[in-house]
Amino acid sequence: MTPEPSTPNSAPPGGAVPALELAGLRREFADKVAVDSIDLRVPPGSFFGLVGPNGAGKTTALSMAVGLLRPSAGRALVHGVDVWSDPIEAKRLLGVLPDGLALPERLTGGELLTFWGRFRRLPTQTVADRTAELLRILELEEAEALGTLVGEYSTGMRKKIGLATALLHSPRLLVLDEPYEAVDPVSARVLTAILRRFTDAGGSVIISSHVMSLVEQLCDRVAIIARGQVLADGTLDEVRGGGSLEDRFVELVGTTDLAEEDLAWIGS
Ligand SMILES: Nc1ncnc2c1ncn2[C@@H]1O[C@H](COP(=O)(O)OP(=O)(O)OP(=O)(O)O)[C@@H](O)[C@H]1O
Repeated sequence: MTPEPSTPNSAPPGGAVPALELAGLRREFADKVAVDSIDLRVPPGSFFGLVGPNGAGKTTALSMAVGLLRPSAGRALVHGVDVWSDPIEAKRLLGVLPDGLALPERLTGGELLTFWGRFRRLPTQTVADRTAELLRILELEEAEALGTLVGEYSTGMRKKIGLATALLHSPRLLVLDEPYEAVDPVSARVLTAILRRFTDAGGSVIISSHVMSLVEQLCDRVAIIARGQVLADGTLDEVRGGGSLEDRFVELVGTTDLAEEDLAWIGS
């Protein structure tokens, strides 16, 4: 059954229109329920962390939230704009770093950003200026000078150019699936500085991550999801409730302990 849709532009108690609102969002793959009618609200200006074990439904939920995967039921609203009924306006507001981003392999990073900026209908000079700045800040300038193609980029470099494409049109909400994965510590600091500047300027950021310490360091709001359901959602302090986020995560999600006889053949 399709859940009752929430009212677009409905304001949370005492707050503005959410940067992202998921209402009864659900997705099945054959018999498998990957995301089980979840409701989430991300207030504007938040740095929001979505955490959960492997296969919890994070990528599926975020893909539906940004218009990359059609939900079986429910709605996703970006600043009150329905991602599925008004995709053009929603995508203007959104910058996305999807999981397993497919990039044009035969372009350099600079060519990719130029192409992307034109596709986004940004003025030519704006594209040129922002491209040069993003390549410099993300330390991709040298690769660009060498004519390195995106197909030759390392995994971390691909993340960085993906982030640059997400930022180029100056969106209001960034949705980043595992942005720190495979990124070296120096680049991670740059990435954090960029994201903090983005939220300081009033933007909202949603990241998914498995690294609890990173989420604790960065995020002011967190949701823990497992088996397609939201198990906890709120401010970082509300969710971790006096302990660490990792403790709370393990408490809610559970652990698989290794019995004495498990994997007895290892090292034999
Ligand atoms: N295209 C698909 N076809 C079939 N099943 C899928 C598909 N995409 C995801 N699933 C299933 O949906 C569930 C949720 O997957 P999802 O990728 O959203 O999890 P995740 O939380 O992002 O996991 P991870 O942390 O490992 O990246 C998993 O059981 C997965 O096997």
